[in-house]
Amino acid sequence: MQIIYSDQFSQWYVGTGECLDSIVAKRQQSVLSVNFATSSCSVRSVQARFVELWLYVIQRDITAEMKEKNPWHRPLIIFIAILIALGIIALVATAVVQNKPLQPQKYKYGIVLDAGSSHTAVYIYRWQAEKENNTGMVQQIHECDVKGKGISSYSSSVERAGLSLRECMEEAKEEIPIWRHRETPVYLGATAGMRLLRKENASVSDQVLSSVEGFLQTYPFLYQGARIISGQEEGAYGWITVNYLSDNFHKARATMGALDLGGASTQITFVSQQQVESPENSIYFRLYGKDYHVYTHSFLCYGKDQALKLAMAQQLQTSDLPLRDPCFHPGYSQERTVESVSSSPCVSGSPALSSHANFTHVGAGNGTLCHSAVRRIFNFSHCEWGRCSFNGVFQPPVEGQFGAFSAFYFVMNFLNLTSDTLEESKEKLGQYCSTPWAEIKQSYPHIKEKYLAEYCFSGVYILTLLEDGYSFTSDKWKDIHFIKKIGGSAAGWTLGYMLNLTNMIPAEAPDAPPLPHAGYVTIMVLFSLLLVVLLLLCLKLFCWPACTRSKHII
Ligand SMILES: Nc1nc2c(ncn2[C@@H]2O[C@H](COP(=O)(O)OP(=O)(O)OP(=O)(O)O)[C@@H](O)[C@H]2O)c(=O)[nH]1
Ligand SMILES: [Ca+2]
Repeated sequence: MQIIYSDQFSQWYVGTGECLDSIVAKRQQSVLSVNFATSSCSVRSVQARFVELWLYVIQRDITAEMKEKNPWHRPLIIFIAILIALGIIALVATAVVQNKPLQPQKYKYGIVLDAGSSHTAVYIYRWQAEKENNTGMVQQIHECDVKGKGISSYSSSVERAGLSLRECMEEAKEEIPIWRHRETPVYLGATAGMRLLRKENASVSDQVLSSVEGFLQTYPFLYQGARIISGQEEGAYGWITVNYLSDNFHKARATMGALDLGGASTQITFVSQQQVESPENSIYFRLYGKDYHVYTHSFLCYGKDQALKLAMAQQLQTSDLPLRDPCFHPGYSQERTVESVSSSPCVSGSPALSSHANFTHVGAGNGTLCHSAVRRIFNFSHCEWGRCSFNGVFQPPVEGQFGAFSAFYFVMNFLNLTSDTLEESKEKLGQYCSTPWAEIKQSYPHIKEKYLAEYCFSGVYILTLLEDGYSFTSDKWKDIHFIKKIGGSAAGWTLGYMLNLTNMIPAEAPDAPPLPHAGYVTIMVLFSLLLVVLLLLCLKLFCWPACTRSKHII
């Protein structure tokens, strides 16, 4: 077939084939009209010729037209193609740098046993293997409360101390993938109960620790030691935990003080702008490139169980029997041995206490008198420093926000006082203490009687400790936040302890990703949109005007 183009008439003449005498294709703008002069062709062969002709004409036409109308057409397409290539390179490079190293998520695990005076708890933590130096990454994934009392209660059958941990350690084996067992560190930290036992009998406390050590070593984890941590460590690690979980270190914002109330000791820890006069209350940290001068003190014997013994011993020495205790509900009555109170190393043996073997403990339910009785276990009379909390212990004025956890939370939450003012709390607590014991038992049939009987005392003790002891005045009361967990992880010293021992809180700020996550996502989305637009533009340039023409012809 032969096609001849005549500029003059803007026409193509197509030579004849076997059956076509002539075809004249005429172009007017984008419409192609074709005249066939046939002699003896089938309709099919005419159509076939038409399609051939159409393709040829259109292609020639487009090229000619584009060249004529837009001499920049080819360079423009090349330029856009280069832009797309560069865009793809930029996207890949950003993703590589931001997510370096690109690896599937791998978790590591750590186990900490909190061997408290009243009970032991096993905490399992998990973090992303590649991000151990970024704050806010370690999370608690499991907590197991060991049945029975704390390990210090096994002083007369030390071998049972280790065995008591079995159920929770078996749970840990289930929770942590087997292939991580050998590299999962396990730490046991014992607190005030063991400090008291060590005071009473150092050799027995060593035997208890050996018992738990031997037992923990039978597990496939990476055993890292069982020891009694100091009160200063307990305060410091609790402070690290709450600030780590609140992301205060990473964001370099004001830190939060930590208030921990256990069964046998209580800790107060906060950053003070004032000089910490007593060296034993001063800790210095450099975390993520920032210096922290922290005040901390742990009051041994001022956990809520030991404080109750102190208060009862105090009353036993000064009152007649039966002991009418204003911190217990009216109608409450319990036979007790004097030994149950006097055997504690916190209660210094007094002849008045040993003169009776048993006594009846009767509730008198009076908030005001209870407050007076509780105040008597604090010594406010001597202070050799600029200012003291109680018992001659230096304390600067409380500053900033505080997280109050453990028994501070259990008690205030039960009494529904977590969001009340100090005055409202006193008022409500007074009413609660004077509620008859029978009524209390009826209202809370599912709560352990031992806990239930002690909430009045515990509530008054907490208010007295915070207001009279630490000097949280009415206006500072709102700065105390009663908390149990932060983002799913328990507030307590265990997380801070593990972070410290695994070097997961560096002194200097780790290299941050080049872009914050939000910036990274925005850039990736914008680049992708730009690429799509360029791609569409390119397609349009390649296709047009062919696409437009085909519409008319078809
Ligand atoms: N009401 C209530 N009290 C609790 C609960 N758990 C623990 N307690 C009591 O609260 C007090 C403090 O508990 P913990 O913080 O576990 O104390 P601990 O760690 O054993 O003691 P330390 O070694 O002094 O820190 C103890 O008197 C416990 O008996 C709870 O769920 N509800
Ligand atoms: Ca504790």
